[in-house]
Amino acid sequence: MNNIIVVKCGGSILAELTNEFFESIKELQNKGNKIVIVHGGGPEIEQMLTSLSIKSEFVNGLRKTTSEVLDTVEMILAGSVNKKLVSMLTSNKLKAIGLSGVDGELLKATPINADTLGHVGEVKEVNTELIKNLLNLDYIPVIAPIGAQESGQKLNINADTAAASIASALKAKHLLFVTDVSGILKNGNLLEEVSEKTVQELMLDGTIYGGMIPKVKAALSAMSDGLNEIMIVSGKTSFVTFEGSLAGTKLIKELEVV
Ligand SMILES: Nc1ncnc2c1ncn2[C@@H]1O[C@H](COP(=O)(O)OP(=O)(O)O)[C@@H](O)[C@H]1O
Ligand SMILES: CC(=O)N[C@@H](CCC(=O)OP(=O)(O)O)C(=O)O
Repeated sequence: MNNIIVVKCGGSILAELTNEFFESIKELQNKGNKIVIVHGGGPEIEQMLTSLSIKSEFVNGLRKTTSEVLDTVEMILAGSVNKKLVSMLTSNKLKAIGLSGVDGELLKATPINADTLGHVGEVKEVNTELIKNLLNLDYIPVIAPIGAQESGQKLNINADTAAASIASALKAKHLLFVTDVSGILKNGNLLEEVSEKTVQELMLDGTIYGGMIPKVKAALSAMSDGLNEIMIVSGKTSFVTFEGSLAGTKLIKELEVV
């Protein structure tokens, strides 16, 4: 299957996804592509932790996850956010089925560093067969980024890195990060193409900061796994243009110097 597009929907945009977003997904399907959605939910997790008076902190852009935090993360991602997104897709006439990485051993993971991060994982294996079977039934799998260790211990996985791992395992044609901005901005202007070297420079000089950092790092890691169509696009507007190309920031390999 070489027509898979993995779409990561950030927590920043989930409540604001527009008709244009769903129309763009339909347009990609009409062109013969199969869609897999991986979602985040950072802001909703934050809200619930606050209302439950559970403290959590970020270490290198990742949420330090105690057992108590993990229960809340799973409740929000696999329970609330996943079902809301499936319901939105369904009411937009898109066939969708919600799963977390725990279902069908979809995402086997290991802890990144149990001492500093607690139950935070990275994906070691993706059940691509299950995803492809769902795609063959014309479902959009909608995946919440919770993984499980061999022992059964669940792990919280950053949604950008989960999407990159899933796209790499599926050898996806495109990996799209749908967020609340039109792409990578510099002084308010959209950068239509950025190379790995430029991304590193933009992180160093502070142009790329906060939530954009895990996104570009995940994008670069997918690029080094061999994916070559990776974009950051907005969920507020149509990301498929009239000409059929995608609007946003495209990450490209270094231009070869001859
Ligand atoms: N150079 C940049 N261009 C655009 N957005 C940036 C940049 N650097 C940091 N950001 C921030 O990254 C945010 C997107 O990341 P985040 O909020 O984590 O989104 P998501 O929930 O979609 O993963 C933007 O809203 C913006 O505040
Ligand atoms: C380990 C880790 O940080 N996990 C994230 C998972 C959700 C996520 O990544 O959501 P966004 O895409 O909305 O940021 C968290 O707990 O917030």
